Amino acid sequence: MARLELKAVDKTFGAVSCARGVSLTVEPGEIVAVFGPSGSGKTVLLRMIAGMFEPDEGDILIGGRSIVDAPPEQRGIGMAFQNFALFPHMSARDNIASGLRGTGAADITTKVAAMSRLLKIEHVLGHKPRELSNGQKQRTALARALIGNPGVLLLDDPLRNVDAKLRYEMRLELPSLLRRSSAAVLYVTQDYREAMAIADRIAVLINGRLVQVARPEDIYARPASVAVARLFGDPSINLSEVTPVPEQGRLTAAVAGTQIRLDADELPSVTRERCWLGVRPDDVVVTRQGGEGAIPARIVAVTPIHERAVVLLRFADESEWLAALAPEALEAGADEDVFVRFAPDAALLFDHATGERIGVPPRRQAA
Ligand SMILES: Nc1ncnc2c1ncn2[C@@H]1O[C@H](COP(=O)(O)OP(=O)(O)OP(=O)(O)O)[C@@H](O)[C@H]1O
Repeated sequence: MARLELKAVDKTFGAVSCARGVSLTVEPGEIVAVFGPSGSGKTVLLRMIAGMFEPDEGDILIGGRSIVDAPPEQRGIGMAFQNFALFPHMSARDNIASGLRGTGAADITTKVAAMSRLLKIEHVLGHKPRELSNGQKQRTALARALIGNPGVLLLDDPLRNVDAKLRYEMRLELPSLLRRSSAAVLYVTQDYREAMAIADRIAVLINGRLVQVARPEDIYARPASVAVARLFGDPSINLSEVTPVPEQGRLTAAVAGTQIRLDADELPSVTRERCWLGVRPDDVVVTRQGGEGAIPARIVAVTPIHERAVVLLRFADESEWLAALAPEALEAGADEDVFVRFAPDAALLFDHATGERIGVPPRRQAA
């Protein structure tokens, strides 16, 4: 049982700053996903913890002890990477056993058998990596990482090279498997759905900086900034420029020419300042019913995506939004005139200059 702590870690390669003051704690038994765009520094962060790169500044501690001067093999870390990195000349059995050090032969056999049963690869233990499917390779690499019972487990996009069906299954299986190990797990992924399915908390890394660390549902409901909001959600969040004004104690704003109530009633500082209004496609209602708070729009196109109807809507000012609806909830088709609504507490407001989120809509406040 070991806590992993990163304290103000900096790393640059030439002109590229890959880690800027990164501080993060992962408790034993906790899974923290590191998620961010390509090139944001996720792999470099893992490699610093593993001992492949040294931080320029800051400290990395495992179980309260600094490990930056310790050789990689003495850090008590298990690793599995997207390219599996198995020894090609060794069987799956020997690859898994290579994760154990200083253990007697009988003990090795027992442990490899138990681990391969857990990961459902008992039947391929005698196979060389080239005889394994990508899913079996990935499970072998995971077994090798887990078998030494490491205090810290680093997983770098371990599901990237496996097919969609197995990826889906592993997303369901991995959390309980990883928790059983009691390791502090840092799990890098480029897929926000995977991060949300697997992690207890998500650390969002953009340009080497951790911009938000929170539980998956909190990040989705209360993204720290426009940049974070855009990373979570498919289709991506709708954004419109607005200038909120107070009206009878409530905040309202014109969205594509229609005055809409934004139920954010304690935001005096944002009134009469330009903001970004963000509404997720899942929160957009498309209806034939006009009236107060209904924005006239035309349906440009309807596409089925992931069992939902994704609707491209064009407002009178030519700006466009997307709505993602259950197909049976769609009352109209392409080229029809409709109205768009959203619940006031579905509105997220972001500072126009900094992109940071302003205020907390009441219903979505943290419990
Ligand atoms: N050994 C190195 N020498 C110089 N630059 C490097 C080195 N390793 C990584 N970089 C640079 O550091 C930045 C961060 O790379 P990193 O691989 O950590 O990104 P990432 O977030 O893991 O991306 P991806 O999701 O695509 O794997 C990139 O600009 C990369 O080119």
